[in-house]
Amino acid sequence: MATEEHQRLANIVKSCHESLRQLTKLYGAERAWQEHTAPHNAEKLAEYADAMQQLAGIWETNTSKTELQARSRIKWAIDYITKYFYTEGIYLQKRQREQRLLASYNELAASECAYMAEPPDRVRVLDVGSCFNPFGNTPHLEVTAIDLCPAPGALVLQADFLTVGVDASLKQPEITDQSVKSLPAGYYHCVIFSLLLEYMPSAEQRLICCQKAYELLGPEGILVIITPDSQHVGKNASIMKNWRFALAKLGLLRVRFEKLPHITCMVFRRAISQHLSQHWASVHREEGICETIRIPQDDH
Ligand SMILES: C[S@@+](CC[C@H](N)C(=O)[O-])C[C@H]1O[C@@H](n2cnc3c(N)ncnc32)[C@H](O)[C@@H]1O
Repeated sequence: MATEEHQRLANIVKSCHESLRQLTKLYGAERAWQEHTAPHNAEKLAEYADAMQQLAGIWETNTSKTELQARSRIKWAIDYITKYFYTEGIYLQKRQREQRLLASYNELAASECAYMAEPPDRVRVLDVGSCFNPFGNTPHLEVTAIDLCPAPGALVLQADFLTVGVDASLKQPEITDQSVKSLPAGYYHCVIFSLLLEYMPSAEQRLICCQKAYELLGPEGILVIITPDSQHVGKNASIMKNWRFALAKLGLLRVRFEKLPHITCMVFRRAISQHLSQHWASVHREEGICETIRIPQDDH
């Protein structure tokens, strides 16, 4: 693939992010988001989705080192999910660790705990901001893929995760004309945010997404977050501490953190007890720590 074409596609993606950032500066995040997702911007979003899909095609076929790194986020997530539920039974190790922690906090002795009964035959995955459904062909994953604007021809349903309903009475997603109205609470074993959070212009919107992920996960389910980061590991350490703290307050404990050359990959698990995870947060509260999902771009 000619690097010129690659550059053109990358520019389409960048300019979409840039225009949302400019709108946010002008109108604030809420109104900017309304403008961004309004019908008059549909063509731009479709162009973005097409570019992302074509870039993914390049990543699949190109064996140069940088392209492999870009592709590696999908592989990283699939590998961890497989180890967590099946090959290494990580969920059991984490459960035992939480049980020990719980026993060490006298004040939490009466907390109710919820456990996953057995590892599922197929892991129910919600891929938010899926675009071209990169996880769709994995045999042991049963994927619900959603996006603001699905890529052409991809098996992806339309939904804005910020406004989609979460309903405890549902047994499966409620779908009308390829668009998701509501998702079933507690239904998923895994929610994936791969390059999703930084798309949204405000820390509050990102926190809403994390809260929804918590509600959608069943006991001991996992939230996989992949975020772009080309800096060395220490550069964004305080931001990452805030994420960890904010998610623990919601009921999600971090179980994996790995910095790769251009991304940071993290996994948070729905703790056996929300009290435990919130207690962990209060014990680890330190000066300056905030319950926020900020990103470096928020400061520019
Ligand atoms: C950078 S792309 C990532 C695509 C894919 N997950 C990957 O890792 O290659 C971000 C995607 O998130 C989608 N997105 C952003 N905010 C969203 C929201 N609130 N609800 C649903 N999709 C959203 C965008 O439309 C875009 O397709």
